[in-house]
Amino acid sequence: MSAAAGGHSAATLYEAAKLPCACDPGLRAAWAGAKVAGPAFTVRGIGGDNLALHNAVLAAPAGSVLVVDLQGAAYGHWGEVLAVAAQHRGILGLVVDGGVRDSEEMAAMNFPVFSRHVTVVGTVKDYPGDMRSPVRVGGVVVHTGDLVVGDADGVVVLPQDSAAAIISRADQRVADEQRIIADIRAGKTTLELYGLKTEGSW
Ligand SMILES: O=C([O-])CC(=O)C(=O)O
Ligand SMILES: [Mg+2]
Repeated sequence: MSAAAGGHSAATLYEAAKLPCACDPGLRAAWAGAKVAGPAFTVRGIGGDNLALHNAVLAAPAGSVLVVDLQGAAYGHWGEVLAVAAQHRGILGLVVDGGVRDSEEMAAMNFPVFSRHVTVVGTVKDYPGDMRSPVRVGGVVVHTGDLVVGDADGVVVLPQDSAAAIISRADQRVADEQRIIADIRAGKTTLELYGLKTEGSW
């Protein structure tokens, strides 16, 4: 959660978006408690090669989230050194369809990372990468400037043009859920509150 997404969780934004905006659940926080929200800077590299990431740290503006297509490859494409370099330049975090390493070090420095794998296996450094083009990450097409939000439940990507409207629907949803939770504490049931069928043989 962060100000960029109105403080909303990935799950709330998913419900408010009414779009197929969720990365597949194989993309997870690389360390417990990682959270990120900010505009994407897109990168495509080649799995098993991390030169694109070294370049992306220099190309991406401060305040952005690197969103990287490495075709789901199980290599440690990113680690403590790149995380320090990214944090030094004001990059907010990394979402990568591929693997990373040094997850404990990234937790200690509070650099949020979402990846498909955590693995020690290192990479070559040959392919410079393609920046700012649309990429597919966790099954979702991401453009530079889209709003990326990751937390313990996963990663969602909101199209730049609709992000503000989605955040305001999320504000409404949170208010509605707070009322529902208060009613449950006062003795109402979820079946009543959601108008669900009550007949059944259970
Ligand atoms: O091999 C690399 O460039 C990735 C890495 O270990 C690090 O960033 O610490
Ligand atoms: Mg390293």
